Amino acid sequence: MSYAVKEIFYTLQGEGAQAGRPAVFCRFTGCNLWSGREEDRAEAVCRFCDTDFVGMDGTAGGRYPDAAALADTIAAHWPGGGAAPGSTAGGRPFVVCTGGEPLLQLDEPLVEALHARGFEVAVETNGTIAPAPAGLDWICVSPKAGAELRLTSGHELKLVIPQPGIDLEAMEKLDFQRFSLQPMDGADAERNTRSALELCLARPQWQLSLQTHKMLDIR
Ligand SMILES: C[S@@+](CC[C@H](N)C(=O)[O-])C[C@H]1O[C@@H](n2cnc3c(N)ncnc32)[C@H](O)[C@@H]1O
Ligand SMILES: Nc1nc2[nH]cc(C(=O)O)c2c(=O)[nH]1
Ligand code: SF4
Ligand SMILES: [Mg+2]
Repeated sequence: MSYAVKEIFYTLQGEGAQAGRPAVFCRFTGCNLWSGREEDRAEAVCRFCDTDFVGMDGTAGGRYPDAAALADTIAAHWPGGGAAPGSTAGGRPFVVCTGGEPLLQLDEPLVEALHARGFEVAVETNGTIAPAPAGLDWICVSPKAGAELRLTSGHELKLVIPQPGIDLEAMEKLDFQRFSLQPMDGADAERNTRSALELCLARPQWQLSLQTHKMLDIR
């Protein structure tokens, strides 16, 4: 299978349980909950997206013909070009597959090709596509109101709030190791941050996730 990629870059994971960890980001093109065009946003299922995932015109973006080609480019972004499988020298190579919606494209051959290059493989997904490919090391699901949640287990549930129509108590019963509340960025970011922190204090199953890359002004 070929892969349509918006951009590939090396930065710190900014959000969630692994915030602060160096990672190569692979942002796939396209999403099933929004076209990515501003003129469609008001009618989209997911209307608060902070990301440009249209086209293949970003850093190292393009159409990759197969898993080996994409995994080689991802590995080339890790300092030193990635490590031998099993090596821990310099920290385990870490890739975050995101988008757009990565599970429209991420498949088992790509996960295997990344593992073969020594990478731990994480995904950021809206949870509408299941099952996820086998072998993923970190599955972070971020449910969207109005979209059916099909991926109901994983490592981290990262809920953006506020989202009217999301049943918090139902979310708390799902099969995840870590529950994160992330304030919605945008016009009400400050108020949303306040509400998220108050909700964590009131319901301590949840931990606050701030988008630290925005504070640091990095990608
Ligand atoms: C751009 S999405 C891509 C991955 C996938 N489509 C998803 O929604 O999980 C990456 C993360 O950013 C979050 N996100 C998107 N827009 C946001 C916003 N305005 N404020 C806070 N988080 C946002 C998503 O919920 C998700 O956790
Ligand atoms: N630094 C950084 N961390 C992130 N965590 C999730 C991101 C995403 O857009 O999926 C993201 C991103 O775009 N940048
Ligand atoms: S599901 Fe994810 S990528 Fe798609 S529009 Fe929503 S936040 Fe953006
Ligand atoms: Mg982002």
